[in-house]
Amino acid sequence: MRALGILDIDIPAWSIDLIYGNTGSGKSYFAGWLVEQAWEKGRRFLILDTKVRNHLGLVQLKGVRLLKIKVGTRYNWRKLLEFDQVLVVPTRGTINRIGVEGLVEQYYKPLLDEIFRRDRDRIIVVEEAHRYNPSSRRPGKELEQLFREGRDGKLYTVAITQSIADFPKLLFRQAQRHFIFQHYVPNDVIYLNRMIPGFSELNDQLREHDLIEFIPPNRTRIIKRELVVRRTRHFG
Ligand SMILES: Nc1ncnc2c1ncn2[C@@H]1O[C@H](COP(=O)(O)OP(=O)(O)OP(=O)(O)O)[C@@H](O)[C@H]1O
Repeated sequence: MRALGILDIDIPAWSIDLIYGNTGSGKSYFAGWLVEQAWEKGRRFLILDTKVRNHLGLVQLKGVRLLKIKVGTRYNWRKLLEFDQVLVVPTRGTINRIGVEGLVEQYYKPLLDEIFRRDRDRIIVVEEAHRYNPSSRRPGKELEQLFREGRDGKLYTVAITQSIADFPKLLFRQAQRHFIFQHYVPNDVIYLNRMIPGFSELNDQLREHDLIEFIPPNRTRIIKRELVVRRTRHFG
C-alpha cells in the first residue's frame, strides 16, 4: 500500500483564502476538502455554490443543511444563519431563468451583506468570486467589506475564481493564503511571478490537480494531489 501522508493545512480562526486555477483544475474539489476539515473541527460554515450539484456530497456530513434557491421565492436570511453549517445551491430552473449573474445579484449578494452585518465566526466559501465584482478593477461591495473588515467578526472568506487576471488587485492583496493550480496563460504566469517568489519554477513542476500553497510574503510549497483525499463525493 502507498503511504499517503497527511496534508497539514491549518484551518485558522480567521483567514482570507483565495483558490484559483482553470476550469477542471480541482478548485472545488480542494475547497470541499477544506470544508471537510472545518466540519471535523466543528466550525461554522456557509457555502455559496453557483452550480446545482458540485458540492452536494457535503450534505452527507452530519449537521450540514442544504438550501436550494428557487427563483421567485423570498428567503429569510436571518433564519438561515441560525444554522451552523450550510450549503446553498441554485435549482436548475433558477440557473435557466436568471443565470449565475441573477443568482449572485438577487440572492447571494444580499445574503453576504446579511452575513457581514449579523453573523460571526463563520467560514464563507464563495464559488465564482469574480462574479461579485463589477469589473476586474473594482471589487464588489459585499466581498470588499468581508475582506477588509471580516476579521473582527471572525468571518473567514474562501474565494474561488478561475481567472486571477479578472480579480481586483485590491482584494488579491488582502489574501492571507493562496491555493494555486497550474497556470498556462503566459500573461497570468508573468503576473503571478511578480507576486509570488519562484512562481514559474513551482508552476512548471505541477501535475494536473497539484497545487501551490502561497502564504505571503514568501512561503511557498507544492501540495500533491494524492494528499487531497476527500471523505465525501465531489460532483464537479
Ligand atoms: N486531488 C484530486 N484527486 C483526484 N481527483 C481530483 C483532484 N482534484 C480534482 N479532481 C477531479 O478533477 C475534476 C475537476 O475538479 P473540480 O470540479 O474541483 O474543478 P474546478 O477547478 O472546480 O472546475 P470548475 O472551474 O469548472 O468548477 C473533478 O472530477 C474532480 O473529482
